[in-house]
Amino acid sequence: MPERKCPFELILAESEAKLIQNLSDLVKRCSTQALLNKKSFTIGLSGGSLVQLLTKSLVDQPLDTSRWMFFFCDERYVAHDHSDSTYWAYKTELLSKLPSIQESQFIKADTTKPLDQCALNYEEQVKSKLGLHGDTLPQFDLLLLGMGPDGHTCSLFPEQPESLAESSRLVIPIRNSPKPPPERITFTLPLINNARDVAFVVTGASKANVVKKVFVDIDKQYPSAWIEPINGKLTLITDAGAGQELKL
Ligand SMILES: O=C(O)[C@H](O)[C@@H](O)[C@H](O)[C@H](O)COP(=O)(O)O
Repeated sequence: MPERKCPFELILAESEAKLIQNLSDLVKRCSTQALLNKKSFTIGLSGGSLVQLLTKSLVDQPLDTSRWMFFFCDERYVAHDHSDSTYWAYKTELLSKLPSIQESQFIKADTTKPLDQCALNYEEQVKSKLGLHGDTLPQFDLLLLGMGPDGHTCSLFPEQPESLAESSRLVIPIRNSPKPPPERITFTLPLINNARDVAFVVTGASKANVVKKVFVDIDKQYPSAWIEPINGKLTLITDAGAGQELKL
């Protein structure tokens, strides 16, 4: 059985309500911890089903989000008001339901720039807003990741192993993405694995087998199996469907 070097917590929620409560508790823990000795809480968001789940986990919570800074672990290379934009998804879902959060708290990718410059510019935004901690890498307080049925996370896909091999750039452009739209930018492993907390939120029975392969077998053919914070904690929050092979 392959060994995972970082602390790992599995949360198998038997209902959506419990999954949302667990996600809320995790975000609260991370933000409280971060704001004890920093002026801001830096969180990276993924797209897809996480948009609604995170919104539900934050709505009606007595949380002071005024010092939270929201980044995107990956973003589609489309206009900010395009239905494919992850920023647009959070703007229409999260911001509409949590008006206390200001649009300026979302650190957007500048998709008006050419794709390569857009990735470079986003990396500069991450570096300038997070600063460099001790070593040369910026450190996020929390990254929330999804996982596709092919084991991709962010926009790191099995068909594009070169993106996993990236060892110096923190944000890279992606072309010909197997998941539409084809052009994106994405965090790379050095940045992701430097976070204090990384949490996957994975739901749905269709992902049960890849969840086992990634989180039990740590099968490195799947990009998600490469997520292992070097000085942080890894958490998997999953529902009964996606977690059904974990009980074996
Ligand atoms: O913008 C994206 O496409 C995401 O960042 C992507 O990595 C997503 O997290 C997974 O594809 C899982 O998506 P679901 O949770 O919707 O299955």
